[in-house]
Amino acid sequence: MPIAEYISTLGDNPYFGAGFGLAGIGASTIYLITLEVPCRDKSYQWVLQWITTKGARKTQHLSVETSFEQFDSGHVVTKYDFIPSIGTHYFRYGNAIRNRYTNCIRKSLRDIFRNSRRSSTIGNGDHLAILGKPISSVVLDKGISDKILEDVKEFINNPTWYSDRGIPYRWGYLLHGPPGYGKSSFITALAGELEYGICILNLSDKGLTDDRLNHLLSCAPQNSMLPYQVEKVEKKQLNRHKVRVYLKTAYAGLTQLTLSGLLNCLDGVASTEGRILFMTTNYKERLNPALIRPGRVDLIEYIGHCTEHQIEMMYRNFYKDQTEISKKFAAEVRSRNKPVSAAQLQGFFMKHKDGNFDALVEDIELIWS
Ligand SMILES: Nc1ncnc2c1ncn2[C@@H]1O[C@H](COP(=O)(O)OP(=O)(O)OP(=O)(O)O)[C@@H](O)[C@H]1O
Repeated sequence: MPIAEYISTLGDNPYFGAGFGLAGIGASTIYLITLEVPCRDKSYQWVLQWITTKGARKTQHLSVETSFEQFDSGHVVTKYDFIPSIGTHYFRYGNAIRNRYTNCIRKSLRDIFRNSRRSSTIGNGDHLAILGKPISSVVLDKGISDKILEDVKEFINNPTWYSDRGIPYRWGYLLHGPPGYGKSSFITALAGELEYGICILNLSDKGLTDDRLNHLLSCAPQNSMLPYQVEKVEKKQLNRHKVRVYLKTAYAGLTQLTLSGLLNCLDGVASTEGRILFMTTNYKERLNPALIRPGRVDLIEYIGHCTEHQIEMMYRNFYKDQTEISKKFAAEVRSRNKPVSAAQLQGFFMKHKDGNFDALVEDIELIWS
């Protein structure tokens, strides 16, 4: 069949009716795969957005899509995006579209889906698809970040180890230490690194009961991260489901949630298999031992005051290509003999965006003000 005929058959694909089609075409020998992305499929919006930004910029058939973006300040901006309109659109993807072999074309299609998901920021109901913060942007003391990342990956990649031994496939972490040292930021970045999404629940909701929490957790979307806050204790639960859920509660009276109800949700009968739980707290000593007993918490890590190494790395994250100066700055800070948090450093650097070293040293006391 001549190539023109192959291509013309694509025209029969409904582009937006129940989805749209993606096709890979071989060069000398013709291999053609059409892939329908139904509009109910989770990747539909990602791929559409990806095609819009990457593939179909030059198309002359456009539709408008209006959206509203709300910033933390409450300010709302209306955005008008132009997406490919109903019809057939062709686009190139790298060089792979010229590949001869169908498995290469399949790989290209898979790449398209991965890339579109990574670049998408589209929320779906109460879960967001992606997190932008790279794990390297959260500077913990040497080795901590890698240690936790390796540990989580080891857990994720070995489900059979648990099932073979009849052990519940769950894992828990406790990050503790003073406020503003990156416990929450690290968990967020870790979710991004593992390509987990975010889903937010508010445990401060006064109407939240043990039963309701149980129900909400059992309905948590696939591959999600579920963090908790319990009064002075914050617990972050990273579920194997790929969406992250923020849960905040004060079990001591503010809600109808009880400690025993919470414990049941964590590892009771209804508890999800394959769950990774992250708890964070500023006061480990105040935690009920039942909350952090082995089986609920398997790795405890202290995230403490910034070391010289962290100060240097924070400096380099803010002011690029300043390796030597970052060391000097770290020495200046340490010479004050005062504990410093990453949040304090961040606030200080934000007031000195130009990175003038002399000004930084002159104002250094402002870090603690
Ligand atoms: N280690 C770090 N590296 C980079 N930025 C950090 C780090 N720690 C904190 N920050 C910055 O400081 C802010 C507060 O950090 P974060 O909320 O993660 O701290 P926390 O330890 O979870 O605090 P809390 O115990 O109060 O919840 C964030 O905006 C983050 O950007």
